[in-house]
Amino acid sequence: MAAPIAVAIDAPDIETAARWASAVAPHVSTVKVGLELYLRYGPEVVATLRGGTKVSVFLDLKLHDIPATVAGAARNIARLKPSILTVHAAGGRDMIAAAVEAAPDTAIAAVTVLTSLDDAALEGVGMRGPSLDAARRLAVLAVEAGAKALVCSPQEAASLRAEVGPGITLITPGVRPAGADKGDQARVATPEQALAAGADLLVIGRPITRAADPGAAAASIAAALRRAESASA
Ligand SMILES: O=C(O)c1cc(=O)[nH]c(=O)n1[C@@H]1O[C@H](COP(=O)(O)O)[C@@H](O)[C@H]1O
Repeated sequence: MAAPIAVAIDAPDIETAARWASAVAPHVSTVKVGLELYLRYGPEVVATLRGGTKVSVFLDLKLHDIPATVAGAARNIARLKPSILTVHAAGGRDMIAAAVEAAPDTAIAAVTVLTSLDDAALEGVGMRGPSLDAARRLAVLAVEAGAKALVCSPQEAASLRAEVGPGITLITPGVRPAGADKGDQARVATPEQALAAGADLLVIGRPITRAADPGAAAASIAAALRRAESASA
């Protein structure tokens, strides 16, 4: 079975994106298209990555605007039938509810606190921390507004699970295999730790896509997750 990993296909062009997607597709459940590719290619990139593979396409556009604008955007995006669409939880209750209503067949995932922010950075943008408390507040608000999925750091997944219960999909970026470069991520954990914390879908980009062999890197993390799962069963 494909591992519960969404590979972040943050590629500079559609040819590279297609190459990465076909290399990882046998090993993972999902590929994630973000702003870098979508702003250049639009719907074409979704069709290209979906073509010929069984992976789900997750559109990470992190919508954040007034409710009417987000509703219009989500309605247009719903036509592409992504499995997941991200919005910023900080856009507020009415904005999240508008996205949920406009895209009923897509899981609206509310991004709580970006994994690139540490507590000092959070304070810098005027958000009351620490990050775990902020993530918890935003998670509760998003679920009350109808979001069926949340994006959070794997460091916060267990707490958020306790807060929102089993029915909500927890998606965790900020995943780094032991010894991998953190890059611009601040609140990270290993794939095994993310799984043990209750994450349903692990977002992993550069540790896979920037490896010499992205297919082998995806296969190796998928195998590590299977081992961790059977050890805990
Ligand atoms: O919504 C996201 O996917 C997201 C939220 C967040 O808090 N942090 C975060 O890194 N992401 C995305 O997850 C991916 C992480 O990529 P890597 O850091 O290369 O593994 C990127 O595509 C980010 O846009």
